[in-house]
Amino acid sequence: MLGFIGSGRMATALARGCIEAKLYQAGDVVASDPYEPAREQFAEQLSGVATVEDNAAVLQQADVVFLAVKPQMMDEVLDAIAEHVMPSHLLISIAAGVTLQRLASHLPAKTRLIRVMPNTPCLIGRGACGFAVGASCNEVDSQTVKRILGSVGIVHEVEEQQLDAVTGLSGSGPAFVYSVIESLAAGGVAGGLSEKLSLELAIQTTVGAAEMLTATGKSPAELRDQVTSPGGTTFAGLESLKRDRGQAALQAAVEAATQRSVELGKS
Ligand SMILES: NC(=O)C1=CN([C@@H]2O[C@H](COP(=O)(O)OP(=O)(O)OC[C@H]3O[C@@H](n4cnc5c(N)ncnc54)[C@H](O)[C@@H]3O)[C@@H](O)[C@H]2O)C=CC1
Ligand SMILES: O=C(O)[C@@H]1CCC=N1
Repeated sequence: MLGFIGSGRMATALARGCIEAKLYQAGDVVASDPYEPAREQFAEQLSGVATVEDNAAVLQQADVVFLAVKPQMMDEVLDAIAEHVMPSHLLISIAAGVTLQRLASHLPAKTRLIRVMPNTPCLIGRGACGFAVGASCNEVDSQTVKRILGSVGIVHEVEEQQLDAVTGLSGSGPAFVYSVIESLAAGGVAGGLSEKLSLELAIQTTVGAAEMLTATGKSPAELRDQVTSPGGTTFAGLESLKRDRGQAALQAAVEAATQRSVELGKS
């Protein structure tokens, strides 16, 4: 069975992705959460899954268990479940910044631990995930996590230190992309389009541009050049973006999120 400790947004996204990909049946998924509305929402969104109040009950039922609580809650949760963790368990943390070493320090020696950074598009099978395995894991554990995350998007194994950058880029990245889409749409509204039409055009433009990258294999710079006529409209827009340091601001956002992940690891 597949378990989740913490049945919030990310647990819901991962569980739904796994169920829709037919990797697990809803009846083989169990999640715990002390907060009743969170349990209700999880069960409402994923018909057929089980929810429980007690975290230990998840460990009694599931061998593969996601730790899906906020980083600030993790130590307390691990201390409370430690006595129920068995050699049969594979624990997979999705908490931003929380290192394998910190996780292990609250658990029995040799606990099989994996640290993952997923993102919310896992909900629709378009996730981008990175993971690093702990010292006590075996090859099958890596395959297990690849299979689960692979069912909800792309997945890459990385060095643990690189997970902070994965967090800043693809973990937090959807929020940055939504901000970009909001700004594109606002530009359309400023030019006289309705909010509805602007948002629709902004979404389709973003999806289309992203899919052009995967479909053609060309670089962002090459594809940008194809849009830009000398002295034309795109050129004028790009000059404005440059003046306002738009691209630098986005890069700085990824770096700030990465840095926050590093800090969370130290706290
Ligand atoms: N939201 C996102 O885009 C992403 C979040 N993450 C990570 O996923 C983790 C969860 O984040 P979200 O799902 O966004 O938060 P959330 O707040 O939606 O979910 C956390 C859940 O943990 C529950 N909880 C609190 N105390 C608990 C306890 N003692 N035992 C069991 N459950 C408890 C809460 O009631 C809540 O339902 C975080 O560590 C975050 O860093 C990772 C990648 C992306
Ligand atoms: O904002 C956060 O801390 C979480 C981790 C990555 C995305 N959301």
